[in-house]
Amino acid sequence: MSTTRTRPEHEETIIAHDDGELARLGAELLARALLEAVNARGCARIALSGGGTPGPTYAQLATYDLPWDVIDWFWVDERAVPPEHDRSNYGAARRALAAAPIPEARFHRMEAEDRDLPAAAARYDALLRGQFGIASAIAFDAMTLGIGDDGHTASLFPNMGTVAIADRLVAGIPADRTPGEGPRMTLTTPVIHHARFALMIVKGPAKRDPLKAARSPGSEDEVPSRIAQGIQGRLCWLLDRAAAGEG
Ligand SMILES: O=C1O[C@H](COP(=O)(O)O)[C@@H](O)[C@H](O)[C@H]1O
Repeated sequence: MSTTRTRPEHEETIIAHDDGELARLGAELLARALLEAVNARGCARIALSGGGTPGPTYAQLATYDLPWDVIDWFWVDERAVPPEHDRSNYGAARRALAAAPIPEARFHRMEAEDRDLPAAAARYDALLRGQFGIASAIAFDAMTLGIGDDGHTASLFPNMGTVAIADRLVAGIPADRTPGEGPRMTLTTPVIHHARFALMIVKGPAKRDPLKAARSPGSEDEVPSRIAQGIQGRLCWLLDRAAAGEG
């Protein structure tokens, strides 16, 4: 996949007044992107980030009346834990989405707990290629992203060289490249760049400086969340007032 660095064709910032509004707006934006895809192509594919921020947005999304049987769910990144573990990005999203009648076969989890992480990442890479057809067409209709306190996004951590991985759709990230976090699996920068719609959800006062760094020019290796600046589709920064510096 090419990683042409252009500005997003459309970028907006929305500042929510409270947690409830943040979740409602996030769900509305995701639902709209999924419906647009279904109307245009008959199906939709979404990739979900984890962490503590997006759960309420997923729970709101689950209350929508969407064509659930034609929407496929993938993950942006995952920790090396089984699905029932409380740190599992997959598990957290499944719990948040529990109210939606999504067929089991539509969930595609990253098996990052596999002791052979490179093999598990290669399987997810092959799954994506199979689902999307050809590599150049791998453009998620919707993707959620977040920013860690250290500036990471997905499982691409600062100063580890992993933002530059471009020969794969999916990478296993060994523990020595995820400071203190253990092994991870992640979509790579080119896949993130090709999202048709990316929702970057950023919440809380601890994210104020990381957010500023993510939106400023500079090294992507130092601040991996800067890769959001290279997203080709629509990019929405959905912030709460504290992250936006208003609280
Ligand atoms: O480790 C992770 O953290 C980021 C940020 O999560 P947040 O809860 O601090 O917003 C997340 O986007 C990523 O998926 C997750 O694995």
